[in-house]
Amino acid sequence: MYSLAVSDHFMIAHSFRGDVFGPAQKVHGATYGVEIEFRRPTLDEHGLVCDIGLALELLRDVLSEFNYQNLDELPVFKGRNTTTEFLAGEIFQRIKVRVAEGAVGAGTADTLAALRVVLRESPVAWAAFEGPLR
Ligand SMILES: Nc1nc2c(c(=O)[nH]1)N=C([C@H](O)[C@H](O)COP(=O)(O)OP(=O)(O)OP(=O)(O)O)CN2
Repeated sequence: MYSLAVSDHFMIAHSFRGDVFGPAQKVHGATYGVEIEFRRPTLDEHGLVCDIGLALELLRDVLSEFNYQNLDELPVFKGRNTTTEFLAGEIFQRIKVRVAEGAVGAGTADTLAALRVVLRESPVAWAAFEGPLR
């Protein structure tokens, strides 16, 4: 399986509910590093998984919904703990929709097999969500 990955980062504030989170129940900030990795079994006629520029643009666009936001204040996340794992899944779902709409190329959507989204919340901790794209 071939893969192509791009990365970016975003900054947010949020708080968690539940004693398990200790001091993180208070509002705190985080800067997440994000990697998205597209997978497909064969390359296209240009030798690509998908165009890097389009993938970077897509990732930046998806992250702009969260960047510099207090996630506690976003209606879409009302009542949710926006953990690193949860956010990896949310980013996966948004990218999956945009890929199906042609964001990384009209003919590419049907050929990409899977996507892995990795969110790094610190140098020693990260989470991921991975799933099929078709
Ligand atoms: N599985 C997860 N665990 C935790 C997450 C998460 O997103 N997924 N997030 C946090 C906090 O937001 C923060 O990143 C770390 O807070 P901290 O209080 O330092 O948590 P630690 O578990 O690293 O340390 P403690 O000694 O337990 O306070 C926390 N956990």
